[in-house]
Amino acid sequence: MKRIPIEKLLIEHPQKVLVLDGGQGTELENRGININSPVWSAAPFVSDSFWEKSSRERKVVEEMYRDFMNAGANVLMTITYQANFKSISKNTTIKTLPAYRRFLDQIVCFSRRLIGEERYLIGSIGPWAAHVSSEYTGNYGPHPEDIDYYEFFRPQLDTFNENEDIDLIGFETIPNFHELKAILSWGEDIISRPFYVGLSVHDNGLLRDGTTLEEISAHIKGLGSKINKNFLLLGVNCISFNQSTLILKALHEVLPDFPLLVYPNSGEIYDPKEKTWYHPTDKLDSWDVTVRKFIDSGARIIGGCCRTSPKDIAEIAASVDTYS
Ligand SMILES: C[S+](C)CC[C@H](N)C(=O)O
Ligand SMILES: N[C@@H](CCS)C(=O)O
Ligand SMILES: [Zn+2]
Repeated sequence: MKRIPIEKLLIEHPQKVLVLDGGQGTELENRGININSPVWSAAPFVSDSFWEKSSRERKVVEEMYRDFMNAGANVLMTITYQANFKSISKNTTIKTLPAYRRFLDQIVCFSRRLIGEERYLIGSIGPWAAHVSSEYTGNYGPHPEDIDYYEFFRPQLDTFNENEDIDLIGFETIPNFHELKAILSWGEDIISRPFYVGLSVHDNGLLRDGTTLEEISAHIKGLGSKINKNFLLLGVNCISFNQSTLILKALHEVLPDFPLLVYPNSGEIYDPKEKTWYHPTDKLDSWDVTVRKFIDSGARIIGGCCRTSPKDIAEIAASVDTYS
């Protein structure tokens, strides 16, 4: 059965909770794909050989999506987190805007064909931070207010705006308040498809740049009816698993009526120089307990981020079935 528009589902089925796939980049890495590249998880797609039917890398990506779907994911993401025009044009042979747009459309078309018409497809857009690896510090240099975020996002955003295979645009892992304010200042002429923002939040409950969730909520409330009607969900992603229930609860407390999404990472720490993860920690709670708390805190989409796998998604899906 073909999916109903996500904006409709959120309103007309208030009990429905969707299950998102896991961290695609790190899961590809687990499966032997080299993503140690300035375009990170987009690396396999930039080589022409990926698009040949016999490509080993292509088979790995297809198998990964199948495993996430078999685990119970009904929302999947394009693997385009670090495929912004700046990173792609600087580091690959794709140099022009038309070639870039064809490249992204090819990834979207490939992903949609794999997931079918009944599941939702998110067009993943990583933050400005992605190309300088400051997702977990929010350090945007001395003048984050002067960065031209629109110029940075526009090529990727426009391509997703115009591609009907995309159900929801995801601005992921946003660590800086200036960047968040820029995104939320854009009207329907700039973001013309449903979208969400996933915040990158520190274990102490502050946005990575030190902004409090209260400040974020005050900003959103202050926008009032001027806010883009396509802004459907706010949430947190790539935050540590063990802190995620408290962080989501805090977000729900300051924005009790806003639909939320949450997809924590494993809790490991990312070393951007080595591009490796370290410091694994034990889970203090099971996914089952965690998912129940997420739902109590207003979560409508739940999944995993970096270093989570189809096994995590299967546990999330089973708990979502039980509690929603
Ligand atoms: C979400 S992080 C693990 C993505 C990779 C990072 N932007 C880097 O380039 O190292
Ligand atoms: N959707 C991206 C998020 C990285 S933080 C991925 O899972 O690879
Ligand atoms: Zn992540």
